[in-house]
Amino acid sequence: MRGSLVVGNWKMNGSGASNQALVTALTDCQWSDSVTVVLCPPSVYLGQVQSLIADSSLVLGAQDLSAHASGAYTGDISASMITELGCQYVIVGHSERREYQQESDSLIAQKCLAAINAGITPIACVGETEKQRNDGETFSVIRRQLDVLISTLSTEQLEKTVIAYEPIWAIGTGLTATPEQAQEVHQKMREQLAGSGQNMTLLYGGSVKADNAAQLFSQHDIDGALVGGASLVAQDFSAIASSF
Ligand SMILES: O=C[C@H](O)COP(=O)(O)O
Repeated sequence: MRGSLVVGNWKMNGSGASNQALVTALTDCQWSDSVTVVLCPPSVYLGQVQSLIADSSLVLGAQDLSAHASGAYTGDISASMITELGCQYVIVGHSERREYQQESDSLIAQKCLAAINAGITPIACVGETEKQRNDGETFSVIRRQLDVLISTLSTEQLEKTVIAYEPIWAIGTGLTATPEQAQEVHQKMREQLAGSGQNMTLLYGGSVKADNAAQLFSQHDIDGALVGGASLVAQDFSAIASSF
């Protein structure tokens, strides 16, 4: 279902003490009831963060999951395991995993299925490199990445999926896509998702900060953000969540 969503991807950051300070500060912050705010800590801290957010409106998410249900997959974490820890969302196909773990579009689609079958909402990431954008390939890259999801998931499953458009050149660089550039891609994605697109939540990610969030969120097809660096600072993340 389409709705306002702000997701903090802590990536490989945090410690017991810093998590406690960050989450405690966030539980004191306020934003509109219509916005869902999700924290995605590293998996070893999911239990800790689950306890810290227990009496708040904050929601828990994981940064990845296995496409397999169980078995001999050393280091993997299954959908049922993260469900047991209270996760309602899971990020899949982040460009860092596509690059460093060579994750393919088809593996990412399988991970989406594993999440959906466990009742977890997958946040599937797509996005182009700087070279692909400069070569005019942005829309063909996104189209190819989305096509695999569209052909693997049923309409009902697709509508349970969140898509995050993250131009790789904007991640952690301080270079944000302009609201117009981001809107253009979101509009094309919604068109490609056809009937399902109108019911789906589409996020933008890539150097989202307190001072650019409102402009991004004012775009017709942008429903929220997948936030990296700024999600590690309570005041900044809260300001982003309050930007609707
Ligand atoms: O998952 C989050 C994105 O990679 C964006 O990261 P960033 O906000 O640090 O650019």
